[in-house]
Amino acid sequence: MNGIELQEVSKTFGAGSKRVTALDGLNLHIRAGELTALLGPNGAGKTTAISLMLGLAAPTRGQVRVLGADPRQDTVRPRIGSMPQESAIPQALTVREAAALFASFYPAPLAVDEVLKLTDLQGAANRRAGALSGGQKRRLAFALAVVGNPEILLIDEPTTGMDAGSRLAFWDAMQVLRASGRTILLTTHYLEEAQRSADRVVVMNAGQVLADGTPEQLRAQVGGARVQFKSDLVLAELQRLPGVEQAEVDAHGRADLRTRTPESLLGELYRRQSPFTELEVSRASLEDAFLTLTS
Ligand SMILES: Nc1ncnc2c1ncn2[C@@H]1O[C@H](COP(=O)(O)OP(=O)(O)OP(=O)(O)O)[C@@H](O)[C@H]1O
Repeated sequence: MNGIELQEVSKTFGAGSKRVTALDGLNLHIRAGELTALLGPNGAGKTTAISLMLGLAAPTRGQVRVLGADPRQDTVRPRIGSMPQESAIPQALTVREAAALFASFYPAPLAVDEVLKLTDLQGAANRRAGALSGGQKRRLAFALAVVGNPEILLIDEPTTGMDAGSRLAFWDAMQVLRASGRTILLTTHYLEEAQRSADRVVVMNAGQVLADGTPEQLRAQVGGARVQFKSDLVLAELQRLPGVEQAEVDAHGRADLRTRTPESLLGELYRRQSPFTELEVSRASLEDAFLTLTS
């Protein structure tokens, strides 16, 4: 099965001085059967990329292929499920009716009850969409994305507005869908979630791919460790410690250092015998990788 392929894709909006380049020669391959998380700061082009994959817009330049074909073709669209950031759900329908309506648009949908169970909406099945809480509305949007039994799922910021319990349930459902062989692309600003659940992480900025790899590979790119402690060393002294790549110090004298060689840094601190307290050494997180890449 083919995944998603974007080759040298550019997308501009507006003209003249108002022209905005949302995607700028983007090359992206989303492999079939994988869960890929697309990260990037606001305005990086994530939603624009998804709208091209959904066939809602055409690229200004370049080529978009989904399941080996142009996503604007009628044969491809029913095989893609999408959960946009904001979805227009018929407010007067109950949850079950909305799911059944959407199921009726597809040739081989999933059973409505199965989907309500997967999205943790069984208890709200007879409530009108207009009367749902914010988190329940997101879960209904998720149910509507899934009910058509799509091979490809494109999900824009799924967990925004969900409480901690709903987020956990959402990620459990994602794992079930992934295990059934679907190709899933989702955008998120929750880096820990991407780190835990995605096979692959793509970081975008200014309409291009900055980095692409497993969460582990991205962490390895920023390298090593984060070392924090309290001392009376000033920033210039901290920057001169061995192997320090990045240094910050706050008003309380708490140093926050990035290094690939924490052992030699700590060795030097002990040698100097300058007092330091509240030592913490941790591995670089995906958040560190993200900030380094996009700063
Ligand atoms: N229809 C449009 N008309 C004009 N400009 C647009 C349009 N859609 C997107 N843009 C611009 O394109 C750029 C990329 O926007 P996009 O929504 O794809 O980013 P994003 O990465 O999804 O951001 P966010 O994390 O805030 O959702 C932004 O500068 C945005 O203002």
